Amino acid sequence: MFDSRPDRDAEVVLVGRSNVGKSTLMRELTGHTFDTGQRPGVTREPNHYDWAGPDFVLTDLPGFGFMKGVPEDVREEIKTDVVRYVEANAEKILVGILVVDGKSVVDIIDRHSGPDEIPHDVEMFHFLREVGVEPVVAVNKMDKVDDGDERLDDLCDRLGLHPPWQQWQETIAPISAKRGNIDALNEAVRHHLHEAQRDDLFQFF
Ligand SMILES: Nc1nc2c(ncn2[C@@H]2O[C@H](COP(=O)(O)OP(=O)(O)OP(=O)(O)O)[C@@H](O)[C@H]2O)c(=O)[nH]1
Repeated sequence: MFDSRPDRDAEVVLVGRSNVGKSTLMRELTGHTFDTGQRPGVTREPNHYDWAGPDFVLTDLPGFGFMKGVPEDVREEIKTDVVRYVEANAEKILVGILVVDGKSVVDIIDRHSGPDEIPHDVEMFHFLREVGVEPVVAVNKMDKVDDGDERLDDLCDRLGLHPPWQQWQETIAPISAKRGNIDALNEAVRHHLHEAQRDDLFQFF
């Protein structure tokens, strides 16, 4: 199980399969340099960063799913730790950014859909909702995708969101972290943070 988190009121977490570009995205969001690319699965503990002010924490959780050279049981442990962390802190986590690889996500989902199997990304998306954390899907590596709209519509369909994707812009954010093109994600996250603040106010007024 992970160590304790910094004591902050609000948190945004990043989750995603290994190698989808989480570290690259963290670098874009925070300006810090992270260990990217070389060794999949290097992040085993949550990394916490202040974001948009001292009362805000952005947490990078370990990548889960297939990692070359990492045994199945270890991969399962990592995923369980991620799920437990989110569950334990769900009350303070306002947004869960699920990072996926836009080029491969639909194929991977389709390959792992079956009577006894739920693909990691689909499972994570629904899990976040179940524990009351707003999911925002950061569809990364869009620079590698030619038929963007079609791909995003397919992804919506797999997540149970009625296409066209354009009506889900608070949930589906196409980005290219490597190119520094993450406006759609910032917009979506900001939207949910404003909503959450409004909810807080409703408690008092
Ligand atoms: N084309 C393209 N490649 C990207 C983009 N973002 C990340 N990558 C590449 O994808 C690979 C994985 O990126 P990382 O940021 O290390 O991925 P990660 O999800 O942190 O990986 P783990 O450490 O395994 O969890 C690297 O080769 C990146 O350069 C993007 O927007 N477009």
